[in-house]
Amino acid sequence: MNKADLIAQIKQKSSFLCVGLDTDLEKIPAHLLELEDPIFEFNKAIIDATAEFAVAYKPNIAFYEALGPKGWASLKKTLDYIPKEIFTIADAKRGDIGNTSKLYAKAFFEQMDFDSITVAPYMGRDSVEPFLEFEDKWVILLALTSNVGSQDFQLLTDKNETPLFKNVLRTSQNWGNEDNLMYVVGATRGEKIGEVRKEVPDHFFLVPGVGAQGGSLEEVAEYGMTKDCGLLVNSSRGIIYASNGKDFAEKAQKAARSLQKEMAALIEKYMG
Ligand SMILES: O=C(O)c1cc(=O)[nH]c(=O)n1[C@@H]1O[C@H](COP(=O)(O)O)[C@@H](O)[C@H]1O
Repeated sequence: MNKADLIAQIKQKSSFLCVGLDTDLEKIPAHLLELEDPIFEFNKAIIDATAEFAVAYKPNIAFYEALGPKGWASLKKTLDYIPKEIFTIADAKRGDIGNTSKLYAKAFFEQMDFDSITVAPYMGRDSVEPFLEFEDKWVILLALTSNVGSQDFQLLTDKNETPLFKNVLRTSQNWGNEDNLMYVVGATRGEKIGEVRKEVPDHFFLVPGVGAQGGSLEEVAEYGMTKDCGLLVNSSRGIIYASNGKDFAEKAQKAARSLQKEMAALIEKYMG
């Protein structure tokens, strides 16, 4: 998917919501476990219930890989079920020497036809570039993550007092451009999101961390929104596990609708 189509969808739905499909057999409603493919059945019901409010879906690959070949089959069925106009993110956090990254790219862009993949920047330019060679496909590079451990390296400063995450942004923005490169910025990072925005004024951000991790949507918009929105805000557990009863899809819909309503107001406030 290209940037213009993504922006058009955001405007049409008044939403920048990404629903995270972190589907866990231990957390889905018990009645689904009797079905042949409980993971797919759960995802299908969540997609049916939330597609009108979501502009992106992000299956976290770990939840599927953990189940072996069956998990990969559920993932493929899920991806094929997502409506074509909705942006898809393989949250796989890959990155290796170029020769290997090329094969990761084929796995997620050719075998699976995802629109984008999350990539770790640690191994540098040649580990990221193979993912950027596919037309209308995107790299979403980790910049400033939402977890506590992001302090261990990402916030460490060099001799010029520049934190590592800024060096990642400064160096990597020339590897791609605003049409094929986004950045992961955690919603839990408050005004630091504004510092990231200063470094990369026009790139889209994938912002996980609202909902279960407690990040503020209002702050994300205040510090991160651009004239084109520039944000995809993810919530996984806060939506998909809003209930673990028979009403799980209905409650997920309610949670997605409520986030979308807040997003519509923020779009009006900052883009309108
Ligand atoms: O790349 C990610 O999506 C990601 C980066 C980050 O900094 N923090 C983060 O939580 N994530 C992912 O975003 C999702 C957050 O899930 P919830 O906390 O349940 O909304 C998980 O799939 C995480 O792996």
